Amino acid sequence: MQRVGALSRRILAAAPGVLPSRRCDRLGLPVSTGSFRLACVSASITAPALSGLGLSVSPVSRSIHQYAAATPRPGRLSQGIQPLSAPVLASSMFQAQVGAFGPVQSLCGPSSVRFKKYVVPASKITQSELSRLMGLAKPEARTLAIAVGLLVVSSAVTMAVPFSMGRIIDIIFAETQGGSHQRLVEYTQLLIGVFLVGAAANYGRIVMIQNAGQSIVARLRQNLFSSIMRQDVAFFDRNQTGEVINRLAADTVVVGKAVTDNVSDGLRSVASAVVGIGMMAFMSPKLTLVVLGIVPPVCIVAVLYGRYVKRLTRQVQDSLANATQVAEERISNIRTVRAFAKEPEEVKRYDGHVQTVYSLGIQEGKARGIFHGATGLAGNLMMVSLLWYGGHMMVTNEITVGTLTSFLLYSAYVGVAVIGLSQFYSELMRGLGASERLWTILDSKPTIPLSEGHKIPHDRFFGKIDFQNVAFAYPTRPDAPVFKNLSLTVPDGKILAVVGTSGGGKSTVGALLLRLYDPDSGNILIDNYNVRELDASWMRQQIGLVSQEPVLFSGTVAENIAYGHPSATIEQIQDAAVQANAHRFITEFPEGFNTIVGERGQSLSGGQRQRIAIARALLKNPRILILDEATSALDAQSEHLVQEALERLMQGRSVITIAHRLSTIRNADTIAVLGNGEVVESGTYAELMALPDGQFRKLVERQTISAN
Ligand SMILES: Nc1ncnc2c1ncn2[C@@H]1O[C@H](COP(=O)(O)OP(=O)(O)OP(=O)(O)O)[C@@H](O)[C@H]1O
Repeated sequence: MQRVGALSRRILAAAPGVLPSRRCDRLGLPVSTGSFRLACVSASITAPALSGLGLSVSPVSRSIHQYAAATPRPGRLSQGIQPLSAPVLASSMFQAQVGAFGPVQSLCGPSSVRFKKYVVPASKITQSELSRLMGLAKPEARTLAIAVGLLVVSSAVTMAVPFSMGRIIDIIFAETQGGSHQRLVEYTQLLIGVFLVGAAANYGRIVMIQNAGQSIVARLRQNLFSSIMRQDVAFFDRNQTGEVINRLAADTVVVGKAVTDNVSDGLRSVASAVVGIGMMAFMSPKLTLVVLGIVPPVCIVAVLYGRYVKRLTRQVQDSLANATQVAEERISNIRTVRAFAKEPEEVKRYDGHVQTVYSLGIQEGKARGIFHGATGLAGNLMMVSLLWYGGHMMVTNEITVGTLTSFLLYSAYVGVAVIGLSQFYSELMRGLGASERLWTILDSKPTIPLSEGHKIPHDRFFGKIDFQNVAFAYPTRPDAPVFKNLSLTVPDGKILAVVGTSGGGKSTVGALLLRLYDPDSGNILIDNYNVRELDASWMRQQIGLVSQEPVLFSGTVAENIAYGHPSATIEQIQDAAVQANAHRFITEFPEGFNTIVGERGQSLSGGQRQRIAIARALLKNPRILILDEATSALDAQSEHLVQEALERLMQGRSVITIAHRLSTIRNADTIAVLGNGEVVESGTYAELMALPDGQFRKLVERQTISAN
């Protein structure tokens, strides 16, 4: 269904330059381009309708403060939100960006979203953005200062060339009139010496700039990856992996170049233009005026071209991110693609994204063609004008042939410098476009800090768990509460089994306990401490997780077992493997514990992966254990081995086990049945089975019937 409310139309129309023309035509809106952010509260517009327009919507948060913290430019946002009442905005804040220019995020909002006027233009460059971008070069100030010094030397040599050529021509001309040959020899030798100095300076400049650039890119990547690693899990729900990887791989390079190579080339161009025009004015003010008649229009074209390139870069980066996302997901899941025989469709899907990048490349090519064609023509017209007017001045003896030659060369140098300046501008815009994305991630402050708060001393830590009246909805689906009023207790050292229908929130219990998300209301306590008060990293170290599809990382079996305890000895690793019923199959591999498990452990069977995950959890020796349907995907033999290992693992720990196979939870101390966002029944297996109309009993009966 596509429904665009009248007010929404006005919002879109009110944001000047919002949509690409094709989409504007479909809505009957003014045609222009640009980008915007909006957060609206009244007229209704459906998410599919936005999607149809090429807009992507993601709920950023349910409070202004969270939203303002999440935005890369809080100042700009807070100016914009002042006219609206806080409670109204707090109820539905959304960041929307036009697909063509903003980051294309997956459409993950509720199907119908309430909107009212709220528009913040987002495409102007501010002083702070520029200084922040340039600030990246600060730690390299020394290297860059040396590079600038060398640049001055090499530019001085370059700019001496036209003048020297003019002088040599005049010396040759004088020699033809009977002058000395010796002067020509001396002058030429001097020039060769100067050129050698220039070449050495150029070499040094390039090496220094390259060093500084690489340092900046490396630092940026480290900071960015560290920031990505610290983000809330909700961040990864909102942002696609391919998009984030693209920021890390491509945007960092664009930004690094913008503040090093580009600044160096820009300075060189400025120096050439200023010195060139100065020399021309010194040699002939009249001829200089001819040149100055051409340069300003070229500069205007260059600025327009630069702006266009900035917009195009953002589009290209977005499309590339989409293509990367598709490729990454398909390549890493090639087995599923193959099993469904979907290769041709996937190739077509990827082609679609590549086609968009291609079309943008073609657009850029056209713009570049026009730009270079126009500037080339301007340059040639300037030469012809100089020859015509300069020739006239030579005939009237106002200037010598050497001066005219120098002049022509200087004007060519100035032309090249002006084009260089335009490239500097467009590269700067490119860098600003890419840096915007990086700031978005770098400024995004996680709401759940990794390591702040209390650590319960080891001798007073027992692992009792309490969920008290917990209400929770995933941040990307704020209108679909998973829990409305969930209360659970796991006394220390006891086993709680959580059961319920599919999608009832069983795994979410584990996610909340691990504090991957915070509840919207209610409390989760460990040993009577609210988890919000505890150091999250410390707390997670006390919790072991064995999930339905255990994730292994590429590396050896031993490295994977030791993931939660990197300092473990090989004996400890082997012992954990023995207890996890994994030792036998591991030692049967020719490489034993040094066997490479392949990407995500794909060279192992499901049961083997499970047992390595159990060994990993055993080695971590956590006080609390979450078993998320750990045996559901296994055959009888594997299940037996895994179940045996799990029982060993559970001993003496507080356990929340989430089981599909209800027969596997007979030994649980308590079973909690989830339904409608709360616990609808709880008791032992026998107690629950004794309830004649009980939910649990029905679940067990249904499972028994389907098993038969
Ligand atoms: N990251 C997420 N973002 C948004 N919604 C989510 C997310 N993870 C789960 N959900 C939704 O939350 C609800 C509860 O999911 P959960 O995985 O906890 O259910 P479950 O009881 O474990 O289901 P199953 O037995 O099928 O594994 C489901 O409706 C699911 O679609």
